[in-house]
Amino acid sequence: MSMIAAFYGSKSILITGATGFLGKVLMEKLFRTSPDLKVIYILVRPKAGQTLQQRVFQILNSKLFEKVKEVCPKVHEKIKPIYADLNQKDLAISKEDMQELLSYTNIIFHCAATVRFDDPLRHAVQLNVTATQQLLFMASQMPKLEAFIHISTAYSNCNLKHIDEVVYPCSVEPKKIIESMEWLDDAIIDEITPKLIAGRPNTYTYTKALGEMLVQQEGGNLNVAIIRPSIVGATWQEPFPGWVDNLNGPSGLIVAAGKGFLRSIKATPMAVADLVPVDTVVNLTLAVGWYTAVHRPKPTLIYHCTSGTINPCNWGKMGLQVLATFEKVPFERAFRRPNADFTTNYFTASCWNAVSHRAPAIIYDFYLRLTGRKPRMTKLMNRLLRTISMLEYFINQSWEWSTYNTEMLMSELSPEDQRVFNFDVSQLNWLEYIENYVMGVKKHILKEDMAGIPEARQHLKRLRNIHYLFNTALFLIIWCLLLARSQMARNMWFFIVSFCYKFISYFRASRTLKI
Ligand SMILES: CCCCCCCCCCCCCCCC(=O)SCCNC(=O)CCNC(=O)[C@H](O)C(C)(C)COP(=O)(O)OP(=O)(O)OC[C@H]1O[C@@H](n2cnc3c(N)ncnc32)[C@H](O)[C@@H]1OP(=O)(O)O
Ligand SMILES: NC(=O)C1=CN([C@@H]2O[C@H](COP(=O)(O)OP(=O)(O)OC[C@H]3O[C@@H](n4cnc5c(N)ncnc54)[C@H](OP(=O)(O)O)[C@@H]3O)[C@@H](O)[C@H]2O)C=CC1
Repeated sequence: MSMIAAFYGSKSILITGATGFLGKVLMEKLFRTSPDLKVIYILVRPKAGQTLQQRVFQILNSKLFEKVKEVCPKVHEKIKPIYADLNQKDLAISKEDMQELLSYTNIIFHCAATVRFDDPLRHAVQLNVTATQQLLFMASQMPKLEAFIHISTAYSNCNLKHIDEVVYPCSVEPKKIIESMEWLDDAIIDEITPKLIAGRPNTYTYTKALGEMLVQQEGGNLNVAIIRPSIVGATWQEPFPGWVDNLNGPSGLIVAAGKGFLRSIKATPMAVADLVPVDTVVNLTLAVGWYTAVHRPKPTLIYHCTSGTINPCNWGKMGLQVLATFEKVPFERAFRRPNADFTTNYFTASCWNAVSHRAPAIIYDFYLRLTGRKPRMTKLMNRLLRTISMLEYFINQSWEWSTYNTEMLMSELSPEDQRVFNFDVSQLNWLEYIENYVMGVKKHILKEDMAGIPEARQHLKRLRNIHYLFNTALFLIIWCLLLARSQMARNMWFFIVSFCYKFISYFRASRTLKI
């Protein structure tokens, strides 16, 4: 019997960010391995015209939860959505709900965050720092609380090259930053943001670092642990390989490359692609929750959930495998044939952007205008280029994360727990994982059916023919223009034609002699 599964069996668990990518997989695993748990409270806000109940209904009826419904048929009774908005004071939780949470919660998993790279500092601080502070305050009033698990990111200290499992201090105290957000106006905040984030590429990584500092400072009397995953990708094994449902990180670029929009990218092929499957992150999170509650380690332990030092894969290998999978399972209605090149040079990247991204978009929009339709490709391409420019920081350098605590935890688990809550990425076969990832993107994000593959192949063949035709026409036009304007081009042309003529005459003559 798994000790970890048994531990969660009788617990009341609070999850923030349960409607997000990681949160859903965390809930799924909890219900599947500990179906007799008491309740999972989830802090949810209404979104896109959906009520809380509709959002929960949608999650429980997704493919991800199919296995859970077999193991735990009463899952809908064990999930209790609580209205909350982490941007509001007291998280906008009603008095009755707050009372219930304070009285019964045993474990907190704090996953909610803004993961956007372009968020203004004020908003990122509100969600990643202030909301964490409020949640810690709530936690301090929970008599039955056994552990508070905070999900951060391995990139919170990406200004360093080697990162240990410690909290690194930021130059300004998080409490001071929270206070200053109350009275500084937006223009001043925008001005000081680059100085504050110093060395980091965006407000996301900076506010996650502030969040960690707060957890360490204010979680003193609680059993707290921090988990730092690197780039979280599709599921590796559980509940089935290749599940993914949002466009963050590599998933968006896989879509863009598979649909033929993304044709070149400034990336260092030898740089480490530090991906971790989402089910690995979830297994580690649950193991950490158990260890923190049962063993109550004195200092706040930080766990790196990364792959680079244990089982490295680089962006070059990943890119090739992604492209190889497109050959097997092409995406439908591609704009161009998938063929993404990596370049490390800024000048070459800019040239390729002009030739491979902007020019085809302009030509396509011209065609749309000619056929009386609304142009849209240039706008889409600009968005994609903006996204790529924000991700470039992460695909052009490598980091090294120490993993002593994660390894120590693995050694503390029973063989059964090591199997059920496996977070050992050394067993990961990258080629197989990436193939499943690409197929998962096709099935679960693009909602494309495998039955459409023959038609997708036909479409790619048509695109290839159009490509050859276009290139030939372009070559001929340029050549004709050159012939009309340059004596040297005419001389060259005369030389080539007479050379061919002589070669053919010689060939004919030698054949006649042989006969
Ligand atoms: C050969 C291939 C090799 C592949 C190899 C790739 C390696 C690539 C490694 C990255 C490495 C990151 C490593 C960080 C690790 C962490 O810890 S951070 C956690 C991950 N966080 C993220 O990835 C957030 C990134 N995204 C953002 O910050 C924002 O979406 C952006 C990029 C600023 C775009 O903002 P925006 O223009 O306001 O767009 P937004 O409203 O979000 O979405 C607009 C449209 O773009 C789409 N979109 C959103 N995000 C993306 C995306 N990432 N990509 C494409 N489309 C997107 C949306 O679906 C939406 O489409 P429509 O619904 O309009 O049709
Ligand atoms: N994805 C990745 O590559 C990585 C993620 N992480 C960390 O993992 C955690 C989970 O990330 P992930 O699941 O990918 O992120 P998602 O963006 O998929 O999920 C974010 C979650 O936070 C919730 N949330 C955001 N704002 C609010 C709000 N104002 N009130 C209530 N809830 C809110 C969202 O709710 P709603 O559905 O209503 O928007 C959603 O449930 C984060 O802490 C992130 O920093 C760390 C490393 C990498």
